[in-house]
Amino acid sequence: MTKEQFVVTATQMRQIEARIFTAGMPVAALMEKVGGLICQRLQAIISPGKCVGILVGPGHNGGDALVVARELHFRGYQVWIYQPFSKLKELTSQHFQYTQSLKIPCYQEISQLPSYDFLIDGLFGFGLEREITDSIAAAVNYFNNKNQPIISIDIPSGLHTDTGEVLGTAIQATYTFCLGLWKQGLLQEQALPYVGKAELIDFDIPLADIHAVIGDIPKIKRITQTTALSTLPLPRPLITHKYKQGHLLLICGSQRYAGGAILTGLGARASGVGMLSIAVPESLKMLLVSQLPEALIIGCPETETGAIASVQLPENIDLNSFTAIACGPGLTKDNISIIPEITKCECPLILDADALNILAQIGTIPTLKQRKSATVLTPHTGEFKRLFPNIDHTDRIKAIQTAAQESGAIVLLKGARTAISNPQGNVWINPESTPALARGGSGDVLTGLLGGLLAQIMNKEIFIEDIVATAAWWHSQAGILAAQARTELGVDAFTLTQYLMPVLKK
Ligand SMILES: NC(=O)C1=CN([C@@H]2O[C@H](COP(=O)(O)OP(=O)(O)OC[C@H]3O[C@@H](n4cnc5c(N)ncnc54)[C@H](O)[C@@H]3O)[C@@H](O)[C@H]2O)[C@@H](O)CC1
Ligand SMILES: [K+]
Repeated sequence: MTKEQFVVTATQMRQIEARIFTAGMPVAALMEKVGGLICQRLQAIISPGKCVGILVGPGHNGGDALVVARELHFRGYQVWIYQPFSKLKELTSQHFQYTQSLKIPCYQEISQLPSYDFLIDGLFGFGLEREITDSIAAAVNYFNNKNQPIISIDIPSGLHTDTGEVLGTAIQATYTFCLGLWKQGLLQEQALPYVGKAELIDFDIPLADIHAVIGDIPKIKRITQTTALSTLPLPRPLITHKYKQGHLLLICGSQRYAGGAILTGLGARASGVGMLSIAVPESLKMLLVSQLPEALIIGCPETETGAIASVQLPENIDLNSFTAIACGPGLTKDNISIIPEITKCECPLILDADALNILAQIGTIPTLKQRKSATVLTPHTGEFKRLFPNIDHTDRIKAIQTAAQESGAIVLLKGARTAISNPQGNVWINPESTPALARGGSGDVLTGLLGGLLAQIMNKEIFIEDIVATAAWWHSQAGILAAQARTELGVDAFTLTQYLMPVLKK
């Protein structure tokens, strides 16, 4: 595993740090090393001679900032310090004393502060334990309103290290240099407006210490390109045939929402699945054939309103003939009997969109308890609340862990930081996405893509949640690529399907 995959809480980071110090690494030496690494990165961003304000807190986050202040001073930057605290931790206090002997200007009041080009935020790191209040809160708000770039050390001051919640107020960083290991709070959706562009500053924490604290198989992992690519069905075996490359059944679409079926089909097409069957209302059959000529389109009997009345498969196949089934996009809630019918299948099943709304209506947990094989639920926040009305979703990671544990399903909660949990509470977080994907139909593409990947992992020793994570990564990377080429306004769901393949070719 690479360091980029690990995610830690404040308590875990403290335990890891304690092991390193007990093993003999001096605290001051580690702070010096970290400060040096931060400076290297800063020098790549800030040109020499610029004026840099340094915000110094009472703990070791402030200590890091003071090492940075000293180094930038010697490298020819114009540095000043804002340090409003009466009591500092010992090591921080020593560094502060030295910066004062160097005559680096220091201020306690924001009204006295000179202008600046960049700000380094070393007020609080993972030691923040209560709300920021009074004059410190006023200072944080003052700096945010200045609209000058801010670089936060470890985590933007004011964010809860685990939940990403704002405690009172928080620095809105332009960059966050996370130290050593990714803090969970930085990957929570609510932290997003504060984090800016985040990167990891690796300061060589021994793997043995990481595993000793978070276990051999960490509970919470960050999806990276490497983890995602490693589960793709590539390369294909030299000798194979279409049924060996998975057979996916999509159940989707209605007269009202015909496009959802097409987009789901196009998402599945991009997955490379060997065989694709799509069950739609009879009246949509020719439309689907024209859009997806390679797929087997199954026309189903319709309700009066143009929804699927029942899934009528061709002779000699049944629901268990498929290696995966995905159901929901464009379905409508007109026929709720379809969900109890489909949940009987013994292959992995993805439920999305209206399939989730029906599931919530007929009872999420009792329905899923009867499932004999894996179920993947892919709700956005609104659908999640309907499915699991009793689960508090302030901490999205905790929320999906609880939902997955209670339902026995793998839960993918969509959002700016899509996260996936299996029933044992093992979580994947997708750390990169784009608001360009906030458009109708983009979820349908994900369902098809995920279905196609899931259908292909049969007989392979890959966990289903790992393939779900790969689909989430692939989908968001396609969004990012499309937005780069066409702006954030140019990523309609059809266009998105056209950018899936280029992600892999890149
Ligand atoms: N974990 C590691 O291995 C390393 C950690 N380092 C730095 O150390 C930081 C953690 O240091 P600390 O544990 O000293 O914690 P912090 O520097 O985050 O802050 C803790 C201090 O702030 C005070 N405080 C907390 N909440 C407050 C509030 N709302 N208002 C006013 N005061 C408040 C506390 O009483 C304490 O004095 C990391 O974020 C990182 O920057 C680095 O120096 C080197 C390596
Ligand atoms: K900070």
